[in-house]
Amino acid sequence: MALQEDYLITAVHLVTIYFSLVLCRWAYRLSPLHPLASYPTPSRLASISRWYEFYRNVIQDGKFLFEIEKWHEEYGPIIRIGPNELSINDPDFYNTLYAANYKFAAYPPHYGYGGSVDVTVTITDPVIHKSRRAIWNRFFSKTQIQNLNDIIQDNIRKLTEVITEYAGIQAAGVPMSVLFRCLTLDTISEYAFSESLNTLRHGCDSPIAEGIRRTVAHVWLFNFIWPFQYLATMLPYNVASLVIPKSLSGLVDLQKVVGAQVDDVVQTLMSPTRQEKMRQRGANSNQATIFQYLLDGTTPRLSGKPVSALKFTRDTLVGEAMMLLGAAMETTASLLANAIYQASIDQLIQHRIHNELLQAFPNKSFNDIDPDICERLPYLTAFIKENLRFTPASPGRSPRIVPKDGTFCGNTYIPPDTVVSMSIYLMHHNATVYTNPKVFDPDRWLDVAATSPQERYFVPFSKGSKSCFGIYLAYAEIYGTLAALFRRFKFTLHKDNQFTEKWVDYMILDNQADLVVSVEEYDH
Ligand code: HEM
Repeated sequence: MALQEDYLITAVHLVTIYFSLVLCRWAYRLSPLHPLASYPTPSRLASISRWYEFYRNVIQDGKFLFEIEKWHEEYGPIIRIGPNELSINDPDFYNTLYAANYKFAAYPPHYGYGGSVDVTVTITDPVIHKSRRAIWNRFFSKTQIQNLNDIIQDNIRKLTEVITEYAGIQAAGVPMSVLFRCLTLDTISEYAFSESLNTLRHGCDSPIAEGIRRTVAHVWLFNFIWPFQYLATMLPYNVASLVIPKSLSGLVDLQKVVGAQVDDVVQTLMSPTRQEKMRQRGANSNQATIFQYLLDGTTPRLSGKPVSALKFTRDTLVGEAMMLLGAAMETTASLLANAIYQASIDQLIQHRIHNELLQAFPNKSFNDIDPDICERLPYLTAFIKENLRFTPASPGRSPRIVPKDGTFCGNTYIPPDTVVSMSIYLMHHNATVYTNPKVFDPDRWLDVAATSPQERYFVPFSKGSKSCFGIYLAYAEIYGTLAALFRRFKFTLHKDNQFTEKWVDYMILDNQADLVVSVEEYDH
């Protein structure tokens, strides 16, 4: 009995000490002694603890970014938004913060999402990140993406066929968000795995797409409650699915289906017949798809030991595959859905795009749509840029750490080790750069000088060492898809549509509802 009392007293002491330390830390963060004490502080709660961000992003579902926007309007371009974090809304500082030399290191807690596995997007160590990025840069260069044109066009053709089938069913709404996810998933899977998941042909029923969607919905929770990530990614599937609540099991399920896909690809690509074919083809990595390159010339050992020529373990391969499929599917699909939505609610805009395409491609035949010509069409280009400005697929904060010498934003000194973030959404909605930023207006991009502020501060794919390497693939898919669709179909919102202009920040932009449209096919 006495022993139990001793334990109880010790436990009470430990809890008291813990909470006293927490209170001391909070008091220090609010005191004039803190290095960020002199910066405008819109919320004392946010300055005390990152749990305020948790409340806004997890409990209130991706809303922190919009609150930061309001704070900037009231308190100016440099504000304190966390215990050790400043948010900056000064476009001139963007190139300094997101430079190509890793001077400002990425802030690990923000990029930790994805679990314990070393996956490019989660890597914050400059040396390791640089070597991993070299692989992706090689596969996603402009030339490589041009070589991919047949695959991209083939999938867009399948998309138009599926839409035509829907259009033939009277009064049926076309689930555009779902179809765009299939389109982007089919393209990236074919490039990554040498074989498309072919979801457009299989009624869009894809556990991988489903797993990605469910993972994205809980991205902030996984970001904050790191043990969930570890459990989801480290434990065997059977154990993880018992431990993690069903509603949060998207990441666990995604890991399982992508893992099975990767195993399958490894087995197929490593089969002697396949290897022989590759040898005959010269096994030139310029022609190879991504996993062919990763696995080239090795014998697979699927037991946690390296399975690839680059000494990747199976976990790393699965992690990278999840990253690639997720980043390529959600971003471009969301951009395309928002573009079709904007054209559906403004028929004048849609009419102008269609007419421009009609002149460029008088023949409705799909084969005549030349990607190079599309990229030179002024109004289509303006429309695409306005979509990337208005609803940037990756809108939120990308936090970096100030190096040991500190830095200046204009005349304001920022001390070393401060976490500093800027956001693409705030860049693109800055009223000093874009007139009426809350109005969707493609015309703002016509006849504008390349050196103008609105061009210089247009950063939908970010800048610097951790910027998007999928930029050329994204542009090829966006131009190709929108040209093919607006040349052929007229879109209006369907009566069942719930998709609106409103969105939340799940690290990627999420409209919360799927776009459903009615479609009419032009006769010629
Ligand atoms: C409209 C389409 C897209 C937009 C607007 C977009 C935007 C971005 C942005 C802004 C970042 C930087 C995020 C940060 O620093 O926190 C990023 C990173 C990334 N993007 Fe994209 N992206 C798009 C499409 C794609 C595609 C098609 C791929 C697939 C190849 C892709 C793969 C990635 C990856 C893997 C990263 C992380 C890079 C790293 O950490 O080194 N993205 N993207």
